[in-house]
Amino acid sequence: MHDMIPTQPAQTLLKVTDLHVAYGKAEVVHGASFVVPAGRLVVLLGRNGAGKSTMLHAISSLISKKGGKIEFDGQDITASGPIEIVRAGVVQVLQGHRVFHSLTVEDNLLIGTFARNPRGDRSKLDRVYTLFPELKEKRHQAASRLSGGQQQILAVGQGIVGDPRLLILDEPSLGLAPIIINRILDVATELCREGMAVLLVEQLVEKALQHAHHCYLVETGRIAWEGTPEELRGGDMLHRVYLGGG
Ligand SMILES: Nc1ncnc2c1ncn2[C@@H]1O[C@H](COP(=O)(O)OP(=O)(O)OP(=O)(O)O)[C@@H](O)[C@H]1O
Repeated sequence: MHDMIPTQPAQTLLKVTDLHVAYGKAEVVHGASFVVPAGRLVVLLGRNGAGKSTMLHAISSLISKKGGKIEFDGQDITASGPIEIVRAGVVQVLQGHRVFHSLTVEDNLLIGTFARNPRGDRSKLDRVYTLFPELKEKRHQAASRLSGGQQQILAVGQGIVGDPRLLILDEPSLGLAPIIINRILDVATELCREGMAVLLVEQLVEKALQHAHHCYLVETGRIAWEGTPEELRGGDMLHRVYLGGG
């Protein structure tokens, strides 16, 4: 829950301006603009196929952009490649991300540290073990022995050990019991208190609203509305999140 909203205006960490993305000739993101400040959890809401994952992939440079500008901490990263973007501090946990089943939990986490540090960095593992004690308990077990929910937590842990300044989570609850999203979003909230920014796409709207500081409603590749969770609940926009369209 966002009882710790800082009173000072937060510094903008990620700034997306007039983003256009196409698959072949089909443009699916038509000029989206949004910001993610440091220390805040920002959620993109909208029906399936609205373009949310595409926007996330464009930020991480996993797909090419047709137009627009992406700035991170004041630097123009529009033309940067995926590795440069990770090194700048933007780490994305992909939708339905699968961990390496035959490796131990600890080795899966170590892999997550290589993105920013080619030698790996074990020191980040303790932080994840503190946040997710269930991973510490099972650190020497093969990841295949974890439940589906624990594997998703491990995938998020792989993102956190990369020491991001902006952590991007694409539907972390996908296919899992709702309790898992509570664990993950509670941790995301704690990381925000420490200054990390989180950009979340999540279909469990209520869960997302309980943790978000700010929301953007995505409709057919455009930002149709933005505001706080309170404004979203208080107005007539919430049904559009569930039902889509006006
Ligand atoms: N690889 C692809 N090739 C072609 N079209 C795609 C591809 N990936 C997504 N699309 C299309 O782009 C549009 C936006 O999809 P996207 O996955 O970004 O939406 P979303 O809001 O994240 O939905 P979901 O919650 O289902 O992931 C949809 O019409 C989708 O069919």
